[in-house]
Amino acid sequence: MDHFDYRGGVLHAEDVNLEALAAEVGTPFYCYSAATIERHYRVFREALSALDDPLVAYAVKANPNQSVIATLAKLGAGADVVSIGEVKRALAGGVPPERIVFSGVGKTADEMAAGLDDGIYQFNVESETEVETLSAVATRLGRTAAVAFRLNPDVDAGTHAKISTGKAENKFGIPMERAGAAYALAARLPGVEAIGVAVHIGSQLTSLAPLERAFTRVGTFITELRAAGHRIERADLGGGLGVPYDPSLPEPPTPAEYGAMVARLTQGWDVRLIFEPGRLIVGNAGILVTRVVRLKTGGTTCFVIVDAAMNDLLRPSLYDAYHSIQAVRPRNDRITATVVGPVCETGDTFAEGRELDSVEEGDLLTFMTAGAYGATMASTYNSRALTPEVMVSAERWAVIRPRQSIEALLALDHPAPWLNGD
Ligand SMILES: Cc1ncc(COP(=O)(O)O)c(C=O)c1O
Ligand SMILES: N[C@@H](CCCC[NH3+])C(=O)O
Repeated sequence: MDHFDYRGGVLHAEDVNLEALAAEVGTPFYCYSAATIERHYRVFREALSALDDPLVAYAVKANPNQSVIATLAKLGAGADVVSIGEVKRALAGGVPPERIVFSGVGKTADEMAAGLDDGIYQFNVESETEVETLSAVATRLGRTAAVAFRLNPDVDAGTHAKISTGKAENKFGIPMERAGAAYALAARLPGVEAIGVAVHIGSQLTSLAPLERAFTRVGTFITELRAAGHRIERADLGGGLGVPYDPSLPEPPTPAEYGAMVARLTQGWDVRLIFEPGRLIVGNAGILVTRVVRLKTGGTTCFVIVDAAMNDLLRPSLYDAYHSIQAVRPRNDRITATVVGPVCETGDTFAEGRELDSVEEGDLLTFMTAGAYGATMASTYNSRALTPEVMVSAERWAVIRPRQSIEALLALDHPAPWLNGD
């Protein structure tokens, strides 16, 4: 994996020895490689070099740490956001408002007002009722919102059902058959200008075919919209390109293959293209480092119990997702084991019957490809404090989110006054 390599028998993140890092920050912890994040952004941007001034709006939801956002903002990235919290994070990370795209099915009027006040570039609107609310909010504030309607092209992305977003039964976007009327509605409303189209059919796509189907529908629709007199200047093609998680599976298409497909399909569209990659940029740039608490053997299964759990990395429990598991200092043999966390749920299982480096109590293991949808989906279930995040750059490292203390976790509760006799 990029920038996570063995040197002298020990796994390093760039030039930082992960054994030494674990001794400093404790376990579990997330570790990101700045060089990998930068490389992924550059590779993606380079893959789009045939396009005229595309906007790469990093999907902040994948990893919203401000150091991650700032690393990308310095390279010119924009941000795709889905809440006012993400708008504020993007701004704090140095993304200028004219590079921020606001997506999401449930933006509240308050979020719209805040986004308008911040001067964000575009609202991706997902329903007729949403554009009516946006129109009312923008009119009240004396502003005009640039709108792209998110289309639901009814395409099967061929990904996990919980992360497919472009089928008719998914909550996202406006069905193609109602979309023309939505633009006509927007044209009658004050405070909004529907100047774009948007589509995002799902995440962790491992084939370009569903994207091609969706983009083709978008292209045809742009022609129809223009014939109906609408001025269409932008097309947001979303994110969704998958990354390799399981080495036994074929690799997903490369950014270069994706870029070539986009350039071919969008020829003649005459729009500014926007992209919202998340996982592709940060997925392989992060790992979760954990320590083996104990082994539990003697039954039918060999359990490796680690100090990370489903509250730290939810993907295996939620989507049966595969994360490769590597020892930080591999021993010379292999075992077959089920790797679990300490949380009181059977679903707190990272891998079942997996062949991995043999381990002993106290050894360090890493869950690879954990930079996307890892730390950000963490919770404090079982009163487990939030796991720290560390960023590495060459031989330097920094704790970019400290470990939450148990005191800070407890202080979030405010006891009801009557329990204290008040
Ligand atoms: C609207 C939107 N854009 C972008 C993304 C980022 O997707 P990915 O991380 O798969 O690139 C998502 C998540 O699926 C999304 O819902
Ligand atoms: N959280 C999901 C992806 C959802 C993408 C957001 N629309 C994952 O870990 O794979």
